[in-house]
Amino acid sequence: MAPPMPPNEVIRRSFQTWNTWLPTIIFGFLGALGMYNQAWWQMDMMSDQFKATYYDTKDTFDFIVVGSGSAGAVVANRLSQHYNVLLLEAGGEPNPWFSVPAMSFLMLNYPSHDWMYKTVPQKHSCGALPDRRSGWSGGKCLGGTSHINFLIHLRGHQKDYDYIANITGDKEWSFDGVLKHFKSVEDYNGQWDDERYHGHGGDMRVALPPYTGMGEYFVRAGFSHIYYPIKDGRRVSTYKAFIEPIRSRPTLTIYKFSVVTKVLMRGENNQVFGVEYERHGVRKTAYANKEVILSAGSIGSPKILMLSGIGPKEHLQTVGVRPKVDLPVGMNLQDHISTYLGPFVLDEDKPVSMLFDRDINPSAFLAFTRTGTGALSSSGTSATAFVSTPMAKAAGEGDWPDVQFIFLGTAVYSRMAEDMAHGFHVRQDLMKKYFETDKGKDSFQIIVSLARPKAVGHMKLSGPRFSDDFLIDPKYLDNEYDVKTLVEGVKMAVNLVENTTVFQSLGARFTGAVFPGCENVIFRSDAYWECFIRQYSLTLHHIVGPCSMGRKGSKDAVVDTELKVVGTKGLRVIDASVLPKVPISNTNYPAIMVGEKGAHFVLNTWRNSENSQTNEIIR
Ligand SMILES: Cc1cc2nc3c(=O)[nH]c(=O)nc-3n(C[C@H](O)[C@H](O)[C@H](O)COP(=O)(O)OP(=O)(O)OC[C@H]3O[C@@H](n4cnc5c(N)ncnc54)[C@H](O)[C@@H]3O)c2cc1C
Repeated sequence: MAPPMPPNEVIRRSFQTWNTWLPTIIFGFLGALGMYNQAWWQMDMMSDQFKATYYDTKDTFDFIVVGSGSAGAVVANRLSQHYNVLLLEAGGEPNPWFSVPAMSFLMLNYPSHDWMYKTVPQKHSCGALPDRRSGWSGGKCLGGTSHINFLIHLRGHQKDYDYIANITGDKEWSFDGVLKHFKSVEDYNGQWDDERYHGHGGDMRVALPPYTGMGEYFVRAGFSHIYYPIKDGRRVSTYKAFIEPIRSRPTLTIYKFSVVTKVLMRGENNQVFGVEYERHGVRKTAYANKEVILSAGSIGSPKILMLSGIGPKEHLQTVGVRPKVDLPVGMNLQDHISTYLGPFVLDEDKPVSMLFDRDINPSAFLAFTRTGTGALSSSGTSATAFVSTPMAKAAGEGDWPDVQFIFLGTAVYSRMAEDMAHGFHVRQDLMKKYFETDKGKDSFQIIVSLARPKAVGHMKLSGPRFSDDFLIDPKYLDNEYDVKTLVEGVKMAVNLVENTTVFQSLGARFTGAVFPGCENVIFRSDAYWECFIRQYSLTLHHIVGPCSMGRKGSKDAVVDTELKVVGTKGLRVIDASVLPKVPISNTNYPAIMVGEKGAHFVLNTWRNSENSQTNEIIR
């Protein structure tokens, strides 16, 4: 019989194997995330119930802001510098796990903090998604979607805003007009530190994440690092930047778990004087002396408007809502549909990608908790590029990119299929099949996004109650132009990897696995890429347009260029839903800009109103 091992040897050996057993514990913990989130949310809700019953009795304010997301948090901050503001938010406190950038993707689709909308089945896309329905996440907490997104900080192209200025006939929305509001929220710390384009001293710190992983290779191939709203390796959501620092401001009142169901109007001119909302099952009313501002996002704001009788007249009548103002609410819906191209597999001796099983280890946890560095400080998105496909060039718009690449330096780890299925609402069986051959290999993916889609969808009510389904149809890939553009984008991405020295030095090659459902077309032919994007179609969650701004008198305008709802008084929409055209990039920073610019319009209105003090609305 072997002699017993001395205790110090037992300890030494167990530490030697920590990289095996600790990841198991970590992944076990991640598996329990649902339970953790539920418990966190229950505690927050119970304490808020008490507060709602015994403390929150005030019901009249100067302004009511509905929604504390990317735009709403900025609006509440700016208005409460001068006025009494009530901020109504449907969700609760922001879940602390989201401040760890690497957790973003794993935390999606839990009802405690995500609205978890689904589109209607898509005819020409989303083939690999259950029932062909795209899953639309949306933050439901203080900070809204800025608290759950992937932290990419971009604002789009100059032409995006010049185009909006052109269709709205208001130069305020040109690039020069919006630049000042992009800059005033920003505290930029980075390489492109040019005062003409970036702000300093704003509330939102923007920097390169401490961990950029494979980003270095993408940058050497000629592309750009992605900056994040981040501080000490932690997410800077709009809650962190704009609400937390002023939470005790006496002029700011926040009611959490308050779901606004309609705005209240009266009189010939549809004067808005308050909102109806539900808090912990109790129906309540709040009143605004000056204005109600909807910042409930691209799904919440149009839904509230329609339930209040502001929307397409015939549609509202069909679902049993009495129409009050006939406007094209819900109609100009746009989004970026994309595909996750890859995996691009690397040579075995090139362990440069981020493989969760190997790299999210105790050292990564230590680095993050001690210094805010390491792999946990990245959401996985590390570099980006905007390209013009031959389609844009043929249309004479080669100087306005029509495709965005987002480089994900994350490899196919052991639970990737399960996590993709959970986070992005993709069929788990298909994901498992597709990733099987490349599981555990160093690799990366490129998100190829249709930056200037032609598709225009719509949103409709299915009934007169807030709880009735909201029918969302983005019409992804319903037109050939979009399909051809995305196929060209995919081919450019593959070409880039396979013909660039830096990627070839890693041996990078497109996977040999065939995407399930595309077995009957020639691998890597145009027909294959078309099949790939129609199967593996994933939203980038960049929803804009259902409350589009437009020219005075335009039949397409829901709000004017000061974001006032047409045909009403005392009501504005200030969030991403007012953008009549999706910018080519990600939409968090544009939504924040809309918040800053919208607040500026509101303040100007009341500053310029000579009788602002005596002008209060009598109920
Ligand atoms: C998974 C995901 C990843 C993304 N990644 C990126 C990224 O990396 N970079 C980027 O730039 N963009 C990204 N986006 C998009 C970007 O975050 C959004 O476009 C932006 O946050 C929208 O801002 P908003 O103010 O219009 O709406 P939101 O931020 O969604 O705010 C709306 C707020 O209103 C509240 N609300 C809604 N309805 C009601 C109601 N009836 N009553 C009371 N409150 C209500 C919501 O709970 C929420 O807090 C991502 C989005 C998602 C979902």
